[in-house]
Amino acid sequence: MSATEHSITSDSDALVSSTDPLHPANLIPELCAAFYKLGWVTGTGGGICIRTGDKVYIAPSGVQKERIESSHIFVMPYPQDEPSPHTDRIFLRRPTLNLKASACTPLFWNAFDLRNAGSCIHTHSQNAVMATLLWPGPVFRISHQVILMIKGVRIGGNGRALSYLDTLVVPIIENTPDEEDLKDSMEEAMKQYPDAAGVLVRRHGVYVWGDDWQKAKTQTECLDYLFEIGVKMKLAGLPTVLNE
Ligand SMILES: CSC[C@H](O)[C@@H](O)C(=O)COP(=O)(O)O
Ligand SMILES: [Zn+2]
Repeated sequence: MSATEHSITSDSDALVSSTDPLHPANLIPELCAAFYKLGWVTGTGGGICIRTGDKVYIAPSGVQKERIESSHIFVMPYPQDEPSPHTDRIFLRRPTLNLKASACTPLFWNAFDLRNAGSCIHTHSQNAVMATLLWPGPVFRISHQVILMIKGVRIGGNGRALSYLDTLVVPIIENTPDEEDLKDSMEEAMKQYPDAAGVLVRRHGVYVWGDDWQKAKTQTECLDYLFEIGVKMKLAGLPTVLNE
């Protein structure tokens, strides 16, 4: 019996058992494997969380993210009309293997609560980390970039697309030894920068959200491109914001 067969044992396991490749329990393993190849989730770091209405699908903590199986996925409720319960750690479904839900869960919840996001991605991309080192202040800024890349980023993560003439601003918060301690500063940054589509974490990585997993993914790709080119421009001594 395979690990997958072994760990799908009760009714709640139906929540993560589907032949639909677009089911969140199938998407999370597939997307994590793709993100691993980009260097976004190596060494067990990073991840993606997907919300479909009243259910949140979460990857396990501290595991090789490129080897996750659908049977390893946690499911938590997301009541639409009550304060959200992530701190209570209520699970609709837990894996039978001895796993903990991602330490990023409270941060993913910020994206759901404050932006009504359908998905949030966390990467340890070196482009994001380098951006936080070369922009020592509270924000990363860049303007006049490849139109598709800057247009791929939406105001607030789900508003209108940015234009070539807009300056993209991504707040940077300071890292903490424990992931959960980032929740409040991420929330503060999201309130202070309502137009931001993501939040950088100094010397750590980035959180990016979107209305659904597709938008969260493409926005993470666009932002990563902009971090990379911004870092290269900065290292080449070129200005990253024009007309100031
Ligand atoms: C204090 S845990 C730090 C982790 O590396 C976290 O930042 C991370 O990226 C992944 O956390 P995980 O709990 O494995 O989903
Ligand atoms: Zn991390």
